[in-house]
Amino acid sequence: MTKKKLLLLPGDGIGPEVMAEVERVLAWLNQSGRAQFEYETDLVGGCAYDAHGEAISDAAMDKAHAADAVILGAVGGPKWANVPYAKRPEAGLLRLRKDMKLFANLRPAICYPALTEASSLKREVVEGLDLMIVRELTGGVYFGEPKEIVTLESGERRAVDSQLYYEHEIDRIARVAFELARARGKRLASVEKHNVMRTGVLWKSVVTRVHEDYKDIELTHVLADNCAMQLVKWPKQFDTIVTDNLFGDVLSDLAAMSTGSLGMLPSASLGAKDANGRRPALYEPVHGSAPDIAGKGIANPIATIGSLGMALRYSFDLGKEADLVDAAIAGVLAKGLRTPDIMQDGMTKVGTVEMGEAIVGELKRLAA
Ligand SMILES: NC(=O)c1ccc[n+]([C@@H]2O[C@H](COP(=O)([O-])OP(=O)(O)OC[C@H]3O[C@@H](n4cnc5c(N)ncnc54)[C@H](O)[C@@H]3O)[C@@H](O)[C@H]2O)c1
Ligand SMILES: CC(C)[C@H](C(=O)O)[C@@H](O)C(=O)O
Ligand SMILES: [Mg+2]
Repeated sequence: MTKKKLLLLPGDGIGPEVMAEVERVLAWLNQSGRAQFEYETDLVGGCAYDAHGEAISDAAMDKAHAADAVILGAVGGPKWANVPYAKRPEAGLLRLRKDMKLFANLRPAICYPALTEASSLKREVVEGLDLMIVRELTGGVYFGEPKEIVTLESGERRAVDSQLYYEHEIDRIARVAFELARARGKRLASVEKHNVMRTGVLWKSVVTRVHEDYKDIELTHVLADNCAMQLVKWPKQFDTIVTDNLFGDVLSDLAAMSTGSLGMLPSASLGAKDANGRRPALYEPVHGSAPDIAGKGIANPIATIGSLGMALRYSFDLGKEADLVDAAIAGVLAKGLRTPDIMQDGMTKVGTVEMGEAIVGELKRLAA
């Protein structure tokens, strides 16, 4: 079996804590003979800034390009609040996304049966939820120029961020979303604000045109503010959502609460396949470095372990093993194990390491 090459970038805050549990799962995959992964680790975010004065070094970027997939923990934290803007921890993550051309960000929000009472929403609202948010990741206001703060002659400062989309950027993310919807519930909601934004007008018109190639999929257009409301009111009305970079960022955190916690949401960031069928990919939890709980050993590792599961599925064609990881997560939750973010009455409170160990224990049991 040829070894698959991973680059692990644990990052800051709870990043290294949850990444250690990914390494535990990787060790099991290797030992069980189900896959052969070799991996190296490097710095991204504030820790990279401390070491090199940059949120990611060129050497680490080279490793990311060379790897079959990158797994990232989280970046950022109050320690780096005053570093120059272009060097802040988040810039390392944005460089990875942009330089690796990871335009398609898949953020599934699944409410596991054991967690139907863990959400701040009512059981009937979240029970059985299986939603896929497809977020455009390399365009929009995150990267549009100009992007600056200028001091005017009057002495007043003016800030500008530019929301900018090319037709081809909308076309390619729409195709990813239609393909995903086709393999799921065949319903796609396209989310923008064409009522106030020109990018929304273009978005709606391009998605409508791409729909001509996907007539078997039911397409609806939903304004982003209404979508936020509908996601709280009745999230199960959605199957697949496609939206821009900023709306996707906000709506995915919002959808996370239907699953019980932000600590439950994995993600895959994918580029286009090259001539050899090789597709650049980065996998990371949707959550951040959680400075409020960092160092306490209580972070939920499920989002990051779930991100490894997505890597098995989308980068390595190991669908069976990905299903095993999902089943192991469902299994430990069914047994009542809970990190504090998803704790409920009568359940067993565990820390990050215990949760990782329990998931590996469940993997062993399921695979036996
Ligand atoms: N992909 C990333 O690396 C990423 C994503 C989001 C935010 N950030 C960065 O993280 C830093 C903190 O941001 P924030 O506090 O707004 O968002 P956050 O996602 O780090 O935390 C939000 C809340 O969710 C909780 N939470 C998050 N992940 C959890 C987990 N695995 N288990 C249990 N609880 C969890 C936190 O304790 C906190 O209360 C900022 O610097 C931000 O830029 C990074
Ligand atoms: C850390 C930050 C740059 C990032 C984003 O805004 O995309 C994060 O919030 C996310 O959701 O991955
Ligand atoms: Mg976010």
